[in-house]
Formats: sequence, structure tokens, C-alpha cells
Amino acid sequence: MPPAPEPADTIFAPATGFGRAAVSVVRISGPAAGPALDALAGPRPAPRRLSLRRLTDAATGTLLDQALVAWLPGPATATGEDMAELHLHGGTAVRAAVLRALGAQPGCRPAEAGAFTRRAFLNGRLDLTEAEGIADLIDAETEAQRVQALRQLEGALGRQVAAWRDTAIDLLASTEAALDFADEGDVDDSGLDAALTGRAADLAQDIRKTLADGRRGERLREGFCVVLAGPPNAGKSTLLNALAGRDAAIVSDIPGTTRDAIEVRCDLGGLPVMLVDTAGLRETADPVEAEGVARTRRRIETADLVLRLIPIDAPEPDREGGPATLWVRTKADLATASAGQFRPREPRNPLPLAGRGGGGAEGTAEPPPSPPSSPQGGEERCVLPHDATAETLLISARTGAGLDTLLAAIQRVAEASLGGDALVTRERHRDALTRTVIHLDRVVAASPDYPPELTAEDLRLAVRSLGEVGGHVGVEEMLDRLFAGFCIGK
Ligand SMILES: Nc1nc2c(ncn2[C@@H]2O[C@H](COP(=O)(O)OP(=O)(O)OP(=O)(O)O)[C@@H](O)[C@H]2O)c(=O)[nH]1
Ligand SMILES: [K+]
Ligand SMILES: [Mg+2]
Repeated sequence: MPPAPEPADTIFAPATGFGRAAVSVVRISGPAAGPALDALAGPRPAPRRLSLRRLTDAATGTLLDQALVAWLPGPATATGEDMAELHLHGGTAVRAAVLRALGAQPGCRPAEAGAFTRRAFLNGRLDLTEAEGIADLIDAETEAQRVQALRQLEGALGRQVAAWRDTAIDLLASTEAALDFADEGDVDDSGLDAALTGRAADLAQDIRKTLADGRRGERLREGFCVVLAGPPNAGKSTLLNALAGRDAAIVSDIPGTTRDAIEVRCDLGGLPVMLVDTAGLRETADPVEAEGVARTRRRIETADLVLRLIPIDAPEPDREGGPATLWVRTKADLATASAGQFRPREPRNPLPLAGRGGGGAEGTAEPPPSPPSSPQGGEERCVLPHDATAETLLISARTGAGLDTLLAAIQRVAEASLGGDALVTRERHRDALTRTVIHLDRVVAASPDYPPELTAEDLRLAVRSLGEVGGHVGVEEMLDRLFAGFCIGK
């Protein structure tokens, strides 16, 4: 199963973050892990037990630290190799001294990024999808991302693809049998029979269903992109700041303030959402602002959701088609006193942003708006009288009115787009599975006089592309299956 032999050298690296901490863990993996542990912390402790040891530099005899150490003989370890762990006091100098002493041990070298997981994969402890699950779990910033990564680490995708691959190998074995033993009379030589074609069709259909997921898994890894767009001075930057809970973007009463797109990542009910403030849309002779407007248009095209912001006192714009859009009337506080056209409504369930952060602050030219609080003035939302079909949200970033409703609306759209358990989480999976379906479709569509050699080749390619997902390649298993499964007796 592993595509390459086990590396012979021994690697070490801090497993915990850099900087000060209570404890810092250093991991060692490879054939010299035991001897290196003996040299620094001897005598070697009993396997899989934490033991307190004085660590000394073997070359100079200098005391390095007091540490809990573990000896983890392979192959039942994370990497499949002999491993050791040193639980050091979490100081920068302690860690540096221990890493230096380890580097002086024969056969030991610092690990490159991902080297431990790579060895786990090479030694058959993980398939590629599980290794990807580990990477995603470490990168997960929100609850939904964590759940998806853990599902993949636990083998949800790997198991499903392995089952599909088993079926494809069976189909290939049957076809190969028909080819190899056609002249011996004990195996049907008329190419693929209807049952086999049916199974290929079912397999293709199964994979197709999994692929028809609206890219939810990939989107969840990337984050749901919400673009704030509208005319200059619509209050886009003010809204971004209010939602982010900090002054991420410059606000001023000068139209054309924002030029570059400003991104703020946030966690909306466990979903990763990226809010993007943009330059106000208008015709302009200023080349810098024009470039900003061009960037806004590109952002709108790739957005998962566009918030179209229009000040409450501006005329109704044309609602041209395009990406999913929420229409938002801003500066509701300006209208409450005068206009009587908006009926007050009861506030809906508040839905706070769970954890805001990220992105670089740009300062502000105006005092920040008061943070969103319980809506004031009682005006949550309205249906504008001159457009009976399209719902428009009404907000005031200044008072916070309507922001909870707006967030709930964004979350609903994000959930519809990202929610549910997707198996496919990377383009790599999608590409391999799409190619599998193409090969299977050719098998299914083959006419009775289509050469069985070509059908076998399509099945071989289907097995191969399925194998790519888990990091297995080759069809050796198919040969085993052929002889075991058909009891040819030769
Ligand atoms: N009364 C009131 N004023 C607001 C509100 N939101 C924004 N403003 C004001 O409207 C002006 C423009 O706000 P910005 O947030 O800079 O508008 P923008 O859409 O980002 O503008 P550009 O970046 O120039 O396209 C500022 O003076 C804000 O203080 C609001 O809810 N109520
Ligand atoms: K402005
Ligand atoms: Mg702005």
C-alpha cells in the first residue's frame, strides 16, 4: 500500500507552538529515536510511560532541562516508526538548547514541514485523505470546519472511496478474466454482460451523487465570501466595522473613501465567513478610485453572497440579476423621525457573531459607531412599498438596529450553501472522482462489439483515479482478487 519505502533517517521537531508556554513538546521519529533518547535522558524508560528525567547534552555534559520523556517503540506509533517525546519546560532557550543537542546526535536532523504525517502515510498508518484531515483539523477556525476535518480524519471519505475502488476492482477482475481465459471455455467471453454494465452504471451514479454537492466541502474549507457593495457613502465600511466589532476600515463622509477591498474573517454560528468591504460603485475620472471600482466588480462576480447597500434616502436602483444578493437599506436612523412608511416590528432572536478577529486595522477618520446592541427604534426590517416582491432589510450601523436580523439572514444563506455533510473537501478529490465517472460512463456506454481490452483499460483507469484519492496507485490488488475470487485453480 505505501508507495515508497520507509526513510532511514531520524527527524525531530517541536510539536507545540513557538514562544513561551508551560510545556513544549519535542517529538523524535526514526531508527535513532531510542539511542538519542538514551544519550540525552538515559536510562531509557519503560515503553509508553511518561518518566521524569534530567536531560543533559551528551557532548558537553551540560544540564539542559528536567523533562517528562516517553519512549514509543514502533510500529504502533503515529508515524509507524520508533518515536520519543520530550515534554520540556516551555521556554525558548530550553527548547533551542535541546534541539541543538538532538541535532548533534548521529542520524538525527530537524524535520521539514509535515514530515511526521508524511511518514505516517508512507508507513501505511494513514491514507492521503486522513492526512489531509489532520491538516484541515489543525487549520480549522470554526466549529463546522472542525467537524468536517475530523470526519475526514476518521476516514469518512477514505472508506467511501475504498468501497468504490473495491467495486471497480471487482469489475476489472471480471473483465480481465473474460479476456485472459476466453479461449478456455470456462469463462464467458462475450465481453461485459448486462449485470456488470449495470454495476458500473450504479457505481458511476453513486459517485455522481456525491459530486453533486454544490462544492459544500471545499467552500467550508475556504470560507463563505460576503461582499459589501453599493454606491459611495452607502455605509459599507461603517457596517463592516460594526459587524467586525472593530475599526477595520476607514470611514468618512467623503464619497470614494474605500479603494482596496478590506477582508474581515468571522465565525457566524460555527460557519467561517469572510466579509469584504469594497470601493463604492460609481463612474469616476480618478484612476485610483476607478481601479478600486474594477476590483469591486471582480469581487462581486466571485462572491458567495452580495450585500447591496443603499442609503434609506436614495432612490430604488435597478435590481439586475447576478450572484445571490441581499438588499439592505442603510442609515435607518435618518428615516425614523421623518418617514412614516416603515412599520415597526418586534426584534427577532438576536444572533451574535461568535468571535470576531483577523485582518489588519486601517484606522478611522470618524469616531466608530456605537457597537451593535439591542435594536433601537423598533425598526428591524421592512418591505419597501415600491417593490412588493423583493425583501429588503433595513439597518442602521450607527444604532445597531437591524444588524441581528441581517446576520441571521447571512447565516441562513451560508448554512444553505455550506451546511450538510460533504465528503469531497478538495479539488483534488473532485478531479479524481470526475475522471472516474468519465471512465465508468464509457464502460456503460460501450456497444457489444466494443473491444473488451478497451473496456478493461477504462476500468483500470477508474481504479487508478479512485486510488489517487487515498494515495494508493497501481492495480496489484486486482490481480490477487482475480485469482482468489474466481477459483480458476491454475
Ligand atoms: N446616520 C448614519 N450615518 C451613517 C450610517 N452608516 C454610515 N454613516 C455615515 O455615512 C458616511 C459614509 O460612511 P462609509 O462607511 O464611509 O460609507 P462607504 O459606503 O464605505 O463609502 P465609500 O467607501 O466612500 O464607498 C459616514 O459619514 C458615516 O458616518 C448610519 O447607519 N447612520
Ligand atoms: K465614505
Ligand atoms: Mg468605505
